Amino acid sequence: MTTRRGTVFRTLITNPVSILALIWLAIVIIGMLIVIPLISRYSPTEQDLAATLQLPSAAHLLGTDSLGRDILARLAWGSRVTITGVVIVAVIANVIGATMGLIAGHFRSGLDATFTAFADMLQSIPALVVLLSVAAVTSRNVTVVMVVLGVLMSAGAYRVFRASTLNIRGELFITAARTSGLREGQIMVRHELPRLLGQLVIQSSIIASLAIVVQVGLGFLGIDAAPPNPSWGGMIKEASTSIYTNIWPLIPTSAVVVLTILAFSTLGDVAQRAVLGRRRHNGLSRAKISRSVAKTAARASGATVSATQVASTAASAGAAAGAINPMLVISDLTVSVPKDGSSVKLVSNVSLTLLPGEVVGLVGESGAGKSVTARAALGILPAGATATGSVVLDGQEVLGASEQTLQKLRGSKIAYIAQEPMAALNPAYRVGNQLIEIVRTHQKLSRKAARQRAIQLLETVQIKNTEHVLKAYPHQISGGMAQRIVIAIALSGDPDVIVADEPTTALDVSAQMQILDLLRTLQKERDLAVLLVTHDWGVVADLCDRGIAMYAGEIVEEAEVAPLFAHPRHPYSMALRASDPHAQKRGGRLHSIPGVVPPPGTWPSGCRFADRCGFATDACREQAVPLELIEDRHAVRCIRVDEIVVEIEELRHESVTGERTAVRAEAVEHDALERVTREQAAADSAAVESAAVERVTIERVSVD
Ligand SMILES: Nc1ncnc2c1ncn2[C@@H]1O[C@H](COP(=O)(O)OP(=O)(O)OP(=O)(O)O)[C@@H](O)[C@H]1O
Repeated sequence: MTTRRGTVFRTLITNPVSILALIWLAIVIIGMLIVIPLISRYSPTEQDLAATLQLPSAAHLLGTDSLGRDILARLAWGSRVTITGVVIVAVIANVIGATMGLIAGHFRSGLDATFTAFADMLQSIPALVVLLSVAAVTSRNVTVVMVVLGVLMSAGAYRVFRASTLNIRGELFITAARTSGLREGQIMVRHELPRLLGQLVIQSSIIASLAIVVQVGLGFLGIDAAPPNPSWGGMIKEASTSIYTNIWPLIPTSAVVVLTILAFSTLGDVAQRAVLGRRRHNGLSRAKISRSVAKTAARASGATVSATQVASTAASAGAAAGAINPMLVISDLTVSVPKDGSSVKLVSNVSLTLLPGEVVGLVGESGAGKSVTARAALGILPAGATATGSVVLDGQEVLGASEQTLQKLRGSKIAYIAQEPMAALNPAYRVGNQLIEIVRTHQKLSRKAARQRAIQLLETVQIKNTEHVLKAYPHQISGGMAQRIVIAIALSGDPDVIVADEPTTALDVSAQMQILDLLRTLQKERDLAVLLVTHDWGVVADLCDRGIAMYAGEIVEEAEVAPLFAHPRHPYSMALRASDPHAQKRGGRLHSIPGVVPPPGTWPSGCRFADRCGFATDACREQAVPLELIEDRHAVRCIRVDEIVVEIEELRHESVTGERTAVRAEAVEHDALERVTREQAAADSAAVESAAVERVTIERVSVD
């Protein structure tokens, strides 16, 4: 796949139909506009009344009109009016449309509503009436008429550019650029605008073809070049007056107009198909990613605490850590999105603390709310979402902070490692350019010094062939290499906190091991605090100090890794551990948790896990269950937490007793079998003995 910005242009110069269109436009622009006026023997206004309405000949290649003027010369000079008009309309419509569309699509909010209302207003104006009025007021000034047409057409362009920007804005590499600390302006100009170039080609082509239609129409009405100066519209009008006596002058003139309109619309069509094809491909890979995520995330999760419980958990954490100030404190975080006129919670009352140098793993099945929680730490909420509670990063409130504050924090205080490294890199730029740009955002360095720093960062993430990697485009490197680069970008601002959202999920097994090794090394070397989203208990055991299990938007258990692994206390954590493939005995059956996580908006009012829990009773379903500390730094959201331990013990006892009985029965059976065998052997040997005695007796009798 290629998603580089050259895709549309490459398609235009390789597709046979668009090649023909380009050749025709080259004939019009170079031949008619430049060459013919230079070499033509005729002036466009020169009349020869002795040679009117002539068919093509060596003297007049396209014949003559009713006043004996050379049609080719008039078409060539007339193209100036048309092409100039087309350029004016296309430039004005695209500049206004693209600028407003980019700003509205990027920032949305009030600007979006204002610009959209402006576009609605422009589109509701009857264009022809306005153009005729402007022509009348300006004494048929074609340039002014074309400027007005450009402004009117900018409304359509605005809608297209706005929609494209909204699309691009949702891509992961934009989130990655933002979390690396790039300013909004930089993101718009460097990452979003280049992705609009394909649309620019499409819009220019559509606008050009429409502009020619309008202009020829105006020329037909006499609103363009003043006679006897030629214009394509004016020529069609003149030719149509002699249509019954001689149709020829209309043929080359309309052919040129039709072919030029056709050429522009063909270019737009081919470019559109190139863009759609690319989008379909991107859509497919995104769908593939979601599928792989859904498949692999069918296990783990984390915990929500009420404000008081957080306080106690954090207090004990603080005490354990010698009253160290936490790097990140999320308190009572609730994130909601609007749906059907009401608000739906995606996560509710989540509280967690991350100390300097601490690694905390968020585990849970897909849809548990891990990513929403983790991204809130960077001040990133799903589109249209609102949040309550607080997210304090190194003493600074993140929720509701200005974009400027967030930019300062992102990259230099907190950085993000995305799940899908390929999507986190802009496919249109070389790796080196992306890394250098972010280095220069964080440090005021010359390009040369920034390049040196980029090389150092690549070496930090254990990339050897740095020069080669700097020159590569994202599609030219492997997934593991891309993830190393994403980690290098994350480290470029020297952050204290890293949020890593399933950093190994999209990688193959050997790359996963390498990236985990790298993360472990970097975390230790730099004493990074890491909030790690994962579905893999192996990763939690390997990297984390504490684990938090999440289910249906809330924390259900939080503990240090050793007790969480050895003795998970919430039935959900137990079920997750039991369904962890690493925990299976060789040849043993892989357990799975029946049912699915209830989606946001359908959470039960009592325990959210009750419907899937083998230990649930009616009491569990009665009211919301609080997250409570059951031991120092071990919190569980289950009202039956102690009873469950007893129940499990009894079950285990029953199973052990059952096993012992079975073993005893087996031994008795074995003894009985042995006895039978021994008796049988004795009987056999007695029979053999008596047969021998009998034989000897018979022999003696025979001898006697
Ligand atoms: N913008 C949004 N609008 C509506 N629902 C959303 C939005 N973003 C996320 N959700 C929903 O919020 C819930 C939590 O999503 P989140 O991405 O945090 O889950 P997760 O635990 O990280 O799972 P996964 O491993 O699949 O990413 C999911 O049910 C998801 O569908």
